[in-house]
Amino acid sequence: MSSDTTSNVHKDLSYVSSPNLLQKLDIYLPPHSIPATTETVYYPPVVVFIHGGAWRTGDKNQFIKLGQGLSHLGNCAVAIVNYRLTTKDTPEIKNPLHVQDVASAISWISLNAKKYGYRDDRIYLVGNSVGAFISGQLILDPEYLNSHDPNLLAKVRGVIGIEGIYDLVNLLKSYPKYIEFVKPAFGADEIILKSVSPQYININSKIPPYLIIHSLEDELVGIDQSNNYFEHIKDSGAEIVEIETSLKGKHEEIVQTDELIQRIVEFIVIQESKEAGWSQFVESAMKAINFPIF
Ligand SMILES: N[C@@H](CC(=O)c1ccccc1NC=O)C(=O)O
Repeated sequence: MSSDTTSNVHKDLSYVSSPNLLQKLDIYLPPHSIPATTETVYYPPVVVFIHGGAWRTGDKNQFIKLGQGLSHLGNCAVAIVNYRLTTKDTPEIKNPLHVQDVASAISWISLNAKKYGYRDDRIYLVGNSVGAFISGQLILDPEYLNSHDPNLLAKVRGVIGIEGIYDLVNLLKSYPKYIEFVKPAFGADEIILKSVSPQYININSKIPPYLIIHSLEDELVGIDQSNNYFEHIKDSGAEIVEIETSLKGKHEEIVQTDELIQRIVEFIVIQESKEAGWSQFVESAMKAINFPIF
């Protein structure tokens, strides 16, 4: 990977008008800046990264390496998002505020595309752990994004879930002790836990290309979460859905690996080359990851 760390980073951008400390995001731009006069069709896509941490921990600053690595290798923009958390000091922050914050962030990211030089209509969501839960909520329950703009959901061109939680009922059956973070964020009513879990959300709208990544070495979240969700997405009519279980690492390790960055870029490049036609972005990103045609 490039050792050039002079990424063009914009930190702590507020994505709502009266922001809480956590309603902020960082944007990493690719090393080669794009002239402002360039037609927006040649701008790169933007990856939105949603961290995990059981709805009570986690921060965008843990993913500086990912932001730099992904923007360099993929030659794309990367937005790493914070959202309000359920903590001892903030017990009033509960579902759906986490996912609503991320929806606000995505709306802001799309609206500010021109200013930073990425496409407003080619958005990829990457969610880690409960960030994968949040990205599932956003995709399967169109209300979150529709409340900002009815055209926003269609601008999401792909989704990647990494070491995801998708089913709170099954999670608590496997790990009863996780009630310690599920209850503060969602309550303990099984009917509610089911209704909010992506595993049980049924929709008719089109599901974007979906990649589900789960390491066999994950010691905190079992692979049945990803296997069952994969089946659910397929049954819901998704045309492109893949599951990847060959990446190695424990729950919190995999997201810090170069192999993960490589796999994310591979997925995005494939979608971009199909849907956007040939572009500078696709060509340079393909070269960077030694895509087979070169
Ligand atoms: N570090 C977290 C634990 C955590 O993130 C976690 C623990 C078990 C299963 C999933 C987890 N994170 C998912 O976002 C905490 O102690 O709050």
